[in-house]
Amino acid sequence: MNIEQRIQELSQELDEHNYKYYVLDQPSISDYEFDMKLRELQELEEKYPAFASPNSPTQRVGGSVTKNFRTIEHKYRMYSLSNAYSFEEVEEWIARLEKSMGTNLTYVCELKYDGASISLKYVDGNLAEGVTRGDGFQGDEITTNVRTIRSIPLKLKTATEGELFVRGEIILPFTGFQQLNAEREELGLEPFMNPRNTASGSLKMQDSTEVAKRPLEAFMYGVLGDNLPFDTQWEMLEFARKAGFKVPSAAQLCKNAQEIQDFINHWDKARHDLPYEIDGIVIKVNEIHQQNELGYTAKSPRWAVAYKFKAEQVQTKLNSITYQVGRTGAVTPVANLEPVLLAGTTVKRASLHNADIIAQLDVRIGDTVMVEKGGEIIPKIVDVNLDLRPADAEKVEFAKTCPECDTPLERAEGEAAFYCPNEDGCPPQIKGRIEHFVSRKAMDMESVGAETIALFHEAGLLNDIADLYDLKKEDILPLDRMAEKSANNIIESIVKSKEIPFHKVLYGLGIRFVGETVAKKLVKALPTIDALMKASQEELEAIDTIGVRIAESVRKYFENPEHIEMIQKLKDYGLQFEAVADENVSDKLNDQSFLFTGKLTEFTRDEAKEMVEKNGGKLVSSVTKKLNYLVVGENAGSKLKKATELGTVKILTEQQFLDMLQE
Ligand SMILES: NC(=O)c1ccc[n+]([C@@H]2O[C@H](COP(=O)([O-])OP(=O)(O)OC[C@H]3O[C@@H](n4cnc5c(N)ncnc54)[C@H](O)[C@@H]3O)[C@@H](O)[C@H]2O)c1
Ligand SMILES: [Zn+2]
Repeated sequence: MNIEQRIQELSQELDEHNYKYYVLDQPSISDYEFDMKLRELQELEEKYPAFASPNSPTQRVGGSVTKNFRTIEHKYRMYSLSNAYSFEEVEEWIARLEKSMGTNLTYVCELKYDGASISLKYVDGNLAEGVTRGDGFQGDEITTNVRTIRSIPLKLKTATEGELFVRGEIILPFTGFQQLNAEREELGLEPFMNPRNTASGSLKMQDSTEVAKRPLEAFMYGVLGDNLPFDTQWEMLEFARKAGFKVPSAAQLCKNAQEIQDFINHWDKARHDLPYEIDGIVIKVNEIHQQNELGYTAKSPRWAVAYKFKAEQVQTKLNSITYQVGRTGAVTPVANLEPVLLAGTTVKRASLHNADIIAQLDVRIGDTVMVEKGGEIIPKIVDVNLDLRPADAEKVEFAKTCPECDTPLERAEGEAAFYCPNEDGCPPQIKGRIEHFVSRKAMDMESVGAETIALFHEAGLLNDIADLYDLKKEDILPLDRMAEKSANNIIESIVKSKEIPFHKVLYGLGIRFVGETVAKKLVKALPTIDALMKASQEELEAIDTIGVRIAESVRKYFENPEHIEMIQKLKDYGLQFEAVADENVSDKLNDQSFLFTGKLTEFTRDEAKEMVEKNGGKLVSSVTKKLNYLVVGENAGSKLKKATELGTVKILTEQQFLDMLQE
């Protein structure tokens, strides 16, 4: 292949990967591989400028606008960053700068948050627009989605006049990522790849109530506008903090290469203790007039560079594969590894996801495998070192029978996972279903935990959820570790659960694909269990957002006579199987918390309470970090002050609250 062809080939390949990464949020190669290809292209173009095209991926920011949102032109262009993969490259960058600017430069080192870039426009201190980076010249207008992110102030805390643009990164912390994936797995959906792609995908959802459920965070690092009251990057960060933005305190002012190197080395280790992912360190020239003097290349500022951390990979031996059975019967293969140190922790197990992945990797027992820790919590096997494959390496035959109950496994067409079909006899499935039933979002039986369930199950007292309501104090008291007080608490929380509304009971049944939201939608359309049991496939599919797959799953559940029998028992025990008249008029406020303060003029307190509850929100009585919205009437006092100080609470006028219900 000649040089020109190689340049074309690389450009095409990179364009394709940019599309998958930025538009679909589903990259198919690692960032490192991507960066290496980009670098190869860059080097070829430098050597053979005649073949370099102005449209090359080296010359442009990789994203683009989509058709789903209004396109907004950026007043100030949004750039990418040039990368350094070793400290030597950082030193070369410093040397180049010092050559043109002199040696007394100062730098700001910041964490490079791994999420999606955002530009926020404030007009006279009020949030007016949130726009994605897009292709750097124009982006998608996603203001309604941005408004759901609590760390983005709707109103700045410092008085500003005219337009102000604040730049930053929207990220999804690890806990939120795990929680979302746990929910997805319960619903039988493919888990998300990593926090970055999930954050970016979340911002581009059409339904902002869905976005509101994702615990996104915003970290800001740049402020642009006319006549701004600061001269350095360092002061800019402080300005953003005072204005009410989250600006992580890790940033540091550095005077020389040594201090920069210390900062990098520190965070290369300390990053593993952060609750969110960073993929590098950004080093910026501190003085803004010097930044302006240095200017930009086609793609990135000359005054900043991103030092990228090395992908965390290690080699180790695959000793065996075991299989875990979940609540839905899905069987997940887990790789047992020769223990190895990776990213500061000892790794003994890695995820292998499903049979297809095992086949794709052609991984064999005894192989030396590459294990990587990306954004995921559990490391994964990404490659096999064929050079080290022993002659007797054993091909992996995916389990044919359930490791817990020996039933032959089944796989539905088009699905990645194998299932154990022995729903009623397979212990992890039985226990898992009961755990789900008692969980907070379902029957909320605080005193009944996983250990208790296992204990009762082993004692033969608990084989399905209906058995819970038949538990007697005298049956459980003789069991190990069961004190009078805990037995009382257990019985009490079981009795209390009879008040839990129908949609939560329905969610608690654990019908496949019926999550919280689906359960609410079903109950809204079919407010009694009898109506739901009688509903045909067509009737179910006619309900808003209920598709073929969910409808089929609901039908199948109610076709099972054992389920009908169990529901009859639950009915007899007095559980709620009918929606209370006009309960949950909508779920617009979807579990967000509200507090009203000051003298209300548009509605009374009782009306306010009713509006919140009917729309799926909840009322709280004090201003804490858990509060989402404070609605202020006239002469609001200490609560407003406290909420403003916290900076995480959104402040609404009565009218804005009403508008929210209208939206
Ligand atoms: N795997 C793939 O297929 C694929 C495809 C395309 C891009 N990528 C990856 O995406 C990245 C390239 O994307 P990019 O152009 O957005 O570059 P980048 O993510 O490497 O750097 C630029 C971005 O960093 C962000 N950033 C985070 N913290 C910052 C801070 N403190 N100060 C300033 N900016 C900060 C900004 O939003 C900015 O837009 C590379 O890592 C590349 O590997 C991967
Ligand atoms: Zn089983």
